[in-house]
Order: sequence, then C-alpha cells, then structure tokens
Amino acid sequence: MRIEDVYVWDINAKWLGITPYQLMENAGAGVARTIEERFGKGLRIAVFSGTGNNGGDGFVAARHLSFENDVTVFLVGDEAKIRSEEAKHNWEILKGLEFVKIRVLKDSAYIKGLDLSGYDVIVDALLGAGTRGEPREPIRSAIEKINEYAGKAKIVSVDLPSGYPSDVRVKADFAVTFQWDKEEYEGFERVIVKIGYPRELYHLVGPGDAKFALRKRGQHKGQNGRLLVIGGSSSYYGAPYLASKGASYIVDLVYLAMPAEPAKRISDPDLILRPLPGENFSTEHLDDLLELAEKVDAVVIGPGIGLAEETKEFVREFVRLCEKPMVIDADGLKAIAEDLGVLKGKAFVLTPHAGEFSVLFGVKSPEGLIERAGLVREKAREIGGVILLKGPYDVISDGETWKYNRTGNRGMTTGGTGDVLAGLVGALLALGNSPLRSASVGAFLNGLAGDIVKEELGENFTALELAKRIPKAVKWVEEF
Ligand SMILES: NC(=O)C1=CN([C@@H]2O[C@H](COP(=O)(O)OP(=O)(O)OC[C@H]3O[C@@H](n4cnc5c(N)ncnc54)[C@H](O)[C@@H]3O)[C@@H](O)[C@H]2O)[C@H](O)CC1
Ligand SMILES: [K+]
Repeated sequence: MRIEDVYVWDINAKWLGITPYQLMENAGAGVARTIEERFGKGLRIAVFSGTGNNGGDGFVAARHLSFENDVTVFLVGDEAKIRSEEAKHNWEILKGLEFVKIRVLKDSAYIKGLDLSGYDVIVDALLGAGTRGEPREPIRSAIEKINEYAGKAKIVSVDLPSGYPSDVRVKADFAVTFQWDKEEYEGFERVIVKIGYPRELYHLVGPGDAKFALRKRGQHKGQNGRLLVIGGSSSYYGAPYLASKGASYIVDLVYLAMPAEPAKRISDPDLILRPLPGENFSTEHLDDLLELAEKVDAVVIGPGIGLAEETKEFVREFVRLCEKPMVIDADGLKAIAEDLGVLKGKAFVLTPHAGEFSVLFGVKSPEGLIERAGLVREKAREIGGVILLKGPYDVISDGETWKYNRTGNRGMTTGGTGDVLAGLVGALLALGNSPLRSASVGAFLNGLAGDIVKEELGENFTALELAKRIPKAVKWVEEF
C-alpha cells in the first residue's frame, strides 16, 4: 500500500460514512493499546504532539493512556494552528482533564532545556505522513530532545518516526503504523494496528479514486488530454456523438472521426469533426486514422461503428497497429471477438455489457458479484488488459485486482449511456490514468451523472441529458 492510496481510502471511507473522528480514535487507541501490551501500566508517559493529524492521534492516545498511567502532553507549536476539526476536538477534550498535564512548547530554546528523565515512555506524534522536507523549528528541537533519551526511555512513534525520511528523525524503538504497512516506509520497526477500514475499500470505487483521476495536469491547452473517438456508420451517428460529448467535459480536445455520410448529421462546436469518405469505416481509412491517433493521448473505437465485414476488418487492423491506450466498445467488441490476438501488447479497456461479454469469451457472466468479479478477472488476465463489465453493479479488473461500482440507477438502461461511459473512460485514459483507474472512475462518474439527472428529472431521462450532467458530477467529486 502506498501513501497516495491511503488518501484515496480515507475519502472513500468518508463516503461510506466512516468519519475522520472514528479513524483518529482507532489510531490513537491502537497506539495506547500497543504501549500497554508491550510495557505494562502505571507508567510515566510523555506524549509529544505536532499540530497535524499525527499530533491528533497523539491526543487520543494520551486520553486512552491516562486511564491507568501518568500522562503529560507536550504540544509543539501554536495551539491556534491545530489543523483539522478532529485534532482540535481531541485537544479540547484534553484541556478539560485534570489528570492529563498539558504544556504548550513554542520556543526552541525552551525545548532544548527540557528534562524528560522522569518518563518511562515517550510517544512521538510530532510529524506523520504529512511531512514535507526536513523538520523545521521548533519541531526539530523536539526531535533532538527526544533522541537524547534513546536507550533510556522507550520511544514509540505514531505512524512513523517524526522527521522521516530525512536524517533528522526520532530514534524510535518502533512505530505504530495504521492498517497496512506502507511501501514507502523502511528502516524502522513497525507494529501494524487496524483502524476500522472495511474490506469493501479494496474493491469499491468511490470519490477518492475519482478525485485522483481528475487532477488537472497543466495550464495549457492540450495538457489536459486529447482524445480521438472513432465510430458511426450508415446506421448510427448518435453513439459516437454521445461518447465524444461526454469526453468533451473532461479533456481539452476531442476529435470525432466518422464516415462522411452519418457525419453530416453532427454539428457541435465542442467537437472537432473529422469526416472520412464513405458510409462505413474500412481499411482504406487506416492510414489517416493512425496518423490522427498520433496527435492524441487515447482513442475510443467502436460506438455505432456497425458490423459490416470491411468495418470489422478495419477495427481489428486499427487496434493491432495503434500505439495509444484504447477503449473498445460496442460493435468494436464484436469485431475483435473474432481475433483477440490483436490486443496483444496493447494498453486497453474493453467495455462489454453481459451480452457482449458472452460474445467475446463464449461464457455467460454469473449473477453474484463475487462470482462475476472472479470471471472478469480471469478473462482480463487472459487477454492482458482491463475489462469493464457493465451491469447494475459494474465490475472492473486488470487481471490482478478487481473493483466494483455502484453509482447509477434503473433509468440508465436507456440507449446511449454506455456510449457516454466509453467516452468518459477514454477521457480518463487521455489524462494519463491507468486503464484500471480510468475504467473504474469512468463507471463511477457515469453512474453519478445518472444519479444527478435522476434527482432532477426522474428516471425517464436520455443519455444526452446524462452527458450534460457530467460537469455537475465532477464538481460533486471535487467538493467531496
Ligand atoms: N488514514 C490514516 O492512515 C490516518 C492517519 N492519521 C494520522 O494522520 C497523519 C497525517 O496527518 P497530516 O495532518 O496529513 O500530517 P502530519 O500530522 O504528518 O503533519 C502535518 C503538519 O506538520 C507541518 N509540517 C509538515 N512538514 C513539516 C516539517 N518538515 N517541519 C515542520 N512542520 C511540518 C504541516 O504544516 C502540518 O501542519 C498520519 O501520519 C496518521 O498519524 C489519522 O489520524 C487517522 C487516519
Ligand atoms: K510520528
């Protein structure tokens, strides 16, 4: 587990109703429990807290420890700078307790003169995962002060030795780290305590994933993604339009390549229309489209593209030759079902519904979520890419992990919502996200836009109306 993942999990936990207060309470309680298990009770304990949430965990630990130990809390820094609500709350509780001694230390010179020889245990909650650069004063003096007692008192760090990864760091006997060992941590002993994340969080896609996937990449046009959508045929023009429209709210540029006949019916200043001669795509369009693909960051191929033999051949050749990450959807899936070998070595997302999944793999997808996930994962591993199986719960896998999405509603059975989804996944790929994250967050945003439009209009909405709610869905995520 990486630290970035922890932020995603925290946001998703909040979405499930697990509050930062609960996490902090469990973290601090876990520290206190570990100390008592290792060193017993009736101890004299000094807790050094900073003004971030690491310090907040220290406040909670101090309260738990105060029941059967003699506890002093040293707040290093300005009380007014205690950052989060939950840390403030726990600080205020301590201030009301006669049996916990509190001292606020703002002055480095004063810290240098402190005598800690009366303490059996020193808890180090100065800095945690929010540390940026070498520790600054007065934290630095507090770290040096604690280190004077290494080998004399037991030193227990909350999450990680304060100052880490710089050399100015607490010489801890061990650190109490939360829920998982982090890949970034090394060079100190860790005791892992769980703080109440449910297993769900390994699999459920939530606003945390979306926030990360939607981060703005740059200030200049084109830095926030360019997408090419290839679709449409003599029979369909709406599907590639919906895919492009959905994507246009996320990326800077969307090229919509369509056969000239159906392209006549499209006029939308948000898209760059690229009509190609004829009624259907065929291999004679390959060179032009591969050249256009050079200009973009990702490609969506398939919406409304039809099932003409010449078109299916075109789709397979394009996929085989294109070097960009791709989303393959709708009739595009049926084309590659005839030769899955064209996917070899590519970065891609397939977006089948249950019927298309059967055509692709010759098996029916089972009913239960866990069973379905197992099958999607197996097939994703076989083809070496990501599959997003659409349904009341969307299931996504890259062959290693699997995710599921539960935003969305019954109104989304209306035609075209799958096309919007393909466009969203393509847009997220164009922003530089992994195929797994693009597929997961695409499903999440599509369903969320569906939930927003249902809120406004009831269940009888159309795919275009859903697409138009994408900005609101993004705003919701950003503000969550
Ligand atoms: N999900 C979890 O694992 C949970 C973790 N918890 C604890 O929260 C901390 C991370 O908290 P955060 O507030 O993000 O950061 P810090 O407490 O580490 O410190 C930020 C604080 O310190 C200042 N600062 C940053 N760098 C420096 C520096 N080099 N010198 C001096 N001061 C610095 C900055 O300005 C901030 O004010 C995590 O480690 C866990 O302990 C939650 O309690 C439970 C959920
Ligand atoms: K710490």
